[in-house]
Amino acid sequence: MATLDVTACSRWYGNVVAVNDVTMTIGPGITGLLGPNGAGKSTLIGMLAGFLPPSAGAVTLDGAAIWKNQDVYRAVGLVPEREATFDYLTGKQFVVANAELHGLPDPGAAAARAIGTVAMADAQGRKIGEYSKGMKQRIKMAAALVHDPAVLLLDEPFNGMDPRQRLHLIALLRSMGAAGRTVLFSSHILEEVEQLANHVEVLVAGRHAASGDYREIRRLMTDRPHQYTITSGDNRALAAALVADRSTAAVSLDGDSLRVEATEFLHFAQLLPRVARDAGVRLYEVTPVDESLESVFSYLVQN
Ligand SMILES: Nc1ncnc2c1ncn2[C@@H]1O[C@H](COP(=O)(O)OP(=O)(O)OP(=O)(O)O)[C@@H](O)[C@H]1O
Repeated sequence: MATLDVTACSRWYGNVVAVNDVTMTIGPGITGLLGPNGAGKSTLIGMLAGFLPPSAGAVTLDGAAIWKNQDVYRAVGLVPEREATFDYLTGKQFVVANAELHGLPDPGAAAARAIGTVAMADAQGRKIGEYSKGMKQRIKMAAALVHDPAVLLLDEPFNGMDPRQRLHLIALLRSMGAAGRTVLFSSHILEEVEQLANHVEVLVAGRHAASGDYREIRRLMTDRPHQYTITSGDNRALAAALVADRSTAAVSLDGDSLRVEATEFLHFAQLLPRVARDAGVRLYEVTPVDESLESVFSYLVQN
């Protein structure tokens, strides 16, 4: 069982603190590393892959420090975010080269197995420069899998993929997680993480903002105060009826609409139609305000 431990870990680049005192444990199965751009996801993955040393704290695999530890490198595969691959090589040459770098006894057989896993056998003889974005992603994945690592790290693997490629990658990662591998993938898109990860770690501005299964993270996000703009047949009557409830934190009349801040998302979602019906007020439009992922993240960090 491969378990990654990040303990009081920080990483800075000059004055920029990219990862700030983060502690988390990533075990077998699929973990999503969620955070907006610049949150420090790539930096954390770089440390987990042994490409970067932590500036402070520790990053270990099954208790062994990762930095400059060849035994650990043999157990870790990385699919980096950057596009750049060796465009002049064929897919097969690229994966075989990776197998050779790992010193595998039969690089050809290992490459064939990894290429088969990502369903690239038909295209393996073509140059990588001619591949689509999704194919490049798959051949990078084959290179990361060629030494059959217990840990697979993927930095924004869904970027630029079309829906079909996305489904293929989801199925592939699911099978790796089910086989007991420790799979960590980063994303700034909530829905990607929701579809795939059993466990979610949230990074915001270098800090560890939340951790848990997807439902817990979702609850944290939905329990925050929500603002709505409502238009109805009688905004004043609706405001008077809403303000009496504990979940209504603030109500204000704003031109032809009503602004409401509610503290409990689910309670308010049930309350609003009931209150409107009882008061004989017809609801025309209910629009959530400021539902952007950035605002959700900043709420998580403040708390
Ligand atoms: N080599 C570097 N030198 C200086 N600053 C860096 C370097 N790499 C990253 N940073 C900074 O560290 C912070 C975290 O960057 P990082 O790439 O780890 O975040 P990220 O969550 O992966 O974001 P993105 O999804 O945009 O890649 C950012 O402020 C970034 O500008």
